[in-house]
Amino acid sequence: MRVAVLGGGHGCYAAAVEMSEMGHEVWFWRRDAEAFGPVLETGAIRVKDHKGTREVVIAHPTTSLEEAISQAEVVIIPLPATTHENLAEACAPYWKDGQVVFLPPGTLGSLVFAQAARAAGNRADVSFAETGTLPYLVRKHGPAEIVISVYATRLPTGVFPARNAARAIALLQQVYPAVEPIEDALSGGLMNAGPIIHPPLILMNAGPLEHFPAWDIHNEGTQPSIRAVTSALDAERMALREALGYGAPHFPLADHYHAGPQDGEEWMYGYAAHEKLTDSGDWREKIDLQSHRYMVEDTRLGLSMITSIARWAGHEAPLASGLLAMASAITGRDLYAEGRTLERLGIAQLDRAAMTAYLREGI
Ligand SMILES: NC(=O)C1=CN([C@@H]2O[C@H](COP(=O)(O)OP(=O)(O)OC[C@H]3O[C@@H](n4cnc5c(N)ncnc54)[C@H](OP(=O)(O)O)[C@@H]3O)[C@@H](O)[C@H]2O)C=CC1
Ligand SMILES: CC(C)(CO)C(=O)C(=O)O
Repeated sequence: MRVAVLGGGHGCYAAAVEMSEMGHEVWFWRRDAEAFGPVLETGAIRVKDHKGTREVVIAHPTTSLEEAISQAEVVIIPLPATTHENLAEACAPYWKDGQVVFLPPGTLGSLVFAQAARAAGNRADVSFAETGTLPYLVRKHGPAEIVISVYATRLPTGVFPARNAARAIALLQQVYPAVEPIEDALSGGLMNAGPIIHPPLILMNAGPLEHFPAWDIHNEGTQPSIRAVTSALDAERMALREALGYGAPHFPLADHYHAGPQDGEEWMYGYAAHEKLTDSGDWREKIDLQSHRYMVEDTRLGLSMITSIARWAGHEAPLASGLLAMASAITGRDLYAEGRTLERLGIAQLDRAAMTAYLREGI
């Protein structure tokens, strides 16, 4: 299949590698041409994973966004949600009928991309799909070198508009067999694990993060009282999903910590993912609480999304809104006002029936 991967992050390099190794013809676009230099020059990325270390050839690294999008049947955008508004505007003129765009993970980015296309006057019938996490645990180890610690085994995915779901999911399963269909994009947004795992980890580890030169929030930073808050926040997310009529499995974050089938269900990254992550040492880092994506993406956009959906549904989400208030105090910003809210998406006035129709039929 002809696949485009957009972006220059850890996950984008991993997607370009995996898609190429699966035999797809890949157009790989990155904004920063200088940083992209080594891949543009050699046409290859070095990858290390459970199968060993190797060079993977990428068919078409390109600095032309138009070229990448116009060639592709499926476009994968594995970028932080902080990039969505800007990138959605840049992509808007280029979408074509029938294309499927995959946002792993989403934070309701599917609505942002669809709205930007309409605002630019593009009426193409494009499907925007979003899932609960990145299909990889991955970090760059050089300008054209990545280490993939884990590949996702389950990717619950909702499509906007949901009327296109059957075709979109069938195409996506050709690139990611782990994709599992769920109801719609709002259900997809409420699968995102980032806003559940990261805000308690960074806010409750704020002292050591600011004091020590490096700190692993997943190792020494994951202690019983922090896990208790994460589980309570996740319970809010799952109760909200239930209140909105979305079915199980809700992919409880607690399952992420399962070492094997003896512990219970398999989560999105399969069993023992937490151990593989901490063993890799790649998550021992300096996290700046003002600028890191755990704050500006998962907390600002992710927790504001959950808080806003809860308000809209007349539901309580005290931990989501409380953690967001703490984060606003730390950053000195109003993170709800800056957030990915239904108000800012222009759909907070819809009642339940109108929201269902919007999610199904699109704009
Ligand atoms: N990495 C991981 O293991 C995991 C990540 N996730 C999630 O997956 C997503 C991707 O994470 P990750 O790969 O780590 O992200 P990165 O932090 O590595 O992505 C940063 C990249 O975003 C690009 N970017 C920034 N702004 C724009 C823009 N306006 N237009 C185009 N590109 C832009 C930059 O590209 P450039 O340098 O070219 O400007 C930069 O390289 C996030 O949502 C994250 O929360 C979830 C689980 C695990
Ligand atoms: C690995 C994981 C799940 C936890 O931090 C992640 O989301 C990330 O690194 O962004």
